[in-house]
Amino acid sequence: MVPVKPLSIAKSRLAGTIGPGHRPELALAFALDTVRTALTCDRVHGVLVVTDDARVAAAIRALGADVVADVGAGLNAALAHGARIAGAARPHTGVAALSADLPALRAEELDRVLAAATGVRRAFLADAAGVGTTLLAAASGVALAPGFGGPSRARHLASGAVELTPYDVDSVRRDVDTGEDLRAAIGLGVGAATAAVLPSVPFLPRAAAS
Ligand SMILES: Nc1nc2c(ncn2[C@@H]2O[C@H](COP(=O)(O)OP(=O)(O)OP(=O)(O)O)[C@@H](O)[C@H]2O)c(=O)[nH]1
Ligand SMILES: C=C(OP(=O)(O)O)C(=O)O
Repeated sequence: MVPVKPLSIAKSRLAGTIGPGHRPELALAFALDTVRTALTCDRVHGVLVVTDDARVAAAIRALGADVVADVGAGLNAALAHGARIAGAARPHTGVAALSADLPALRAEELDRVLAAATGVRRAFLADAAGVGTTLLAAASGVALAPGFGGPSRARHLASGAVELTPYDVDSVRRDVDTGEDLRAAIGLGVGAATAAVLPSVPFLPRAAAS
C-alpha cells in the first residue's frame, strides 16, 4: 500500500533545491517509480495507492495498480483506511505500507525486506537517516497501527513493531525529502519516470539547498 498526498502540496522540503513549479512533477515521478517497481516484486500480490489526487490516480491505474480515495485525515488515517480495504480484499495476505518517495527502489531489495517481515506480526524498516520509517508491515489479521511522521522509527519500536535489519536494502531506505536525499537517490540510480523528469528540473544553487 502506497500513500500519495496531493501533488500540489507534496515535497515541500525540496523547495530550497528544486525550482518553483517542478515539485509536483517530481513527486509524481517518485510515486510512479515506487509503484512500478513494487508491482514487479515476487512477494507483492497487488499494490493499492491511497490518494485524493486525480492525476496520480489516473497514472497509477495505468500502471495496473489499484487506487482508493483518501479519508482526508492525514497520513496515518489514510494508511489505516487502506490497510482495512486491502485486508478485506485479501484476508490471507499481509499488508505493508511503503512510502511513495523511493525513486531508487529496487525490486530485489524490496523482496528481501518483505521476506524478513514474513512471519512477524508487525515489522518496519527505518529510513536511511535512522529516524523515520519507509515500510511498515502487518501479518494477515493484524492491525497495521501506523505511526508515521517525523521520528517514526522510535514510535514504531515503542508500539511493539519489530525493526527489520536485512542486508543491502539501501534503495528501500532511501526516501527523498531533502536535496541531499535526492542526490543520494540519484547516486543509487533512479527509476525511469524520475530519470525522465530530472533533466528538465532546475536545481537551485547548492548554497540555497535544504
Ligand atoms: N494519502 C495520503 N498520503 C500522504 C499524506 N501525507 C503524506 N502522505 C504520503 O506519505 C509519504 C510521506 O509524506 P511526507 O514526508 O509527510 O510528505 P512529502 O510530500 O513526501 O514531503 P514534505 O512536504 O516535505 O513533508 C509520501 O508518500 C506522501 O505522499 C496524506 O494525508 N494522505
Ligand atoms: C512520514 C515519514 O517520512 P518523512 O521523513 O518522509 O516525513 C516517516 O518517516 O514516518
